[in-house]
Amino acid sequence: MEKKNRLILALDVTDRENALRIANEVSDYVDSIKVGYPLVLGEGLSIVKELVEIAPVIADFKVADIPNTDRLICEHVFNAGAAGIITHGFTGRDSLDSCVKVANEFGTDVYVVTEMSHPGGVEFFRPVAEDIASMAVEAGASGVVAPATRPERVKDIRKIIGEELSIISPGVGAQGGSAADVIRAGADWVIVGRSIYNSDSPAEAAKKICDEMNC
Ligand SMILES: O=C1C[C@H](C(=O)O)N([C@@H]2O[C@H](COP(=O)(O)O)[C@@H](O)[C@H]2O)C(=O)N1
Repeated sequence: MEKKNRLILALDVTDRENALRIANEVSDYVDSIKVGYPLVLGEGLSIVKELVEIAPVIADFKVADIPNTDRLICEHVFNAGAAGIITHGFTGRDSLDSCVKVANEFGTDVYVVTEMSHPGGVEFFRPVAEDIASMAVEAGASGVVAPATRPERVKDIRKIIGEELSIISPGVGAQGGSAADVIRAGADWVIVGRSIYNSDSPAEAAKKICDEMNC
């Protein structure tokens, strides 16, 4: 993913019309659009093809199954035109390898969740986040997901992965995280949803976040 604005829009609206309107409004300010179950369960994977015309798409399906099932999911997602996919890491190395193998065939990216940004993200992820980050490096993933709500954890994860992998960081705005703080802590991109798509002016909201990061 080309690093220009360092902003990824989390497009968690549930209808195609709203999704395309917002994506077009913010297209000058985002490097990528992240779509997940809220939009795709409602509109189907075809929405990915439409959004790819506006910006590269990351499919956030938190893939977390056995290797064969993960392979099938990744093949669907990359055939639909996504440039990246978000997977969990707690399912182990063989499942992650399965995702990375498909991504390498398509020339696309795999981002691995290390520790989630919401309060419950520390209950079970905290003790294993560093091990998952190390596994992401060993497996040849493109990057990891680390919490903007805990910039100190982004620093910890950056120490593990070095400069080899990217860090994409959700939790800015609605969850209380600061875009400037987490970029300073070592994240490459911030992932922002509600603060942008719930705004009266998504473009102004996206620009404001970019300005905070001195894009
Ligand atoms: O730890 C994680 C993993 C996950 C992700 O990015 O993989 N996300 C996603 O990032 C976005 C934040 O949205 P908003 O809070 O700006 O509206 C949503 O799409 C979440 O599903 C997190 O929020 N935290």
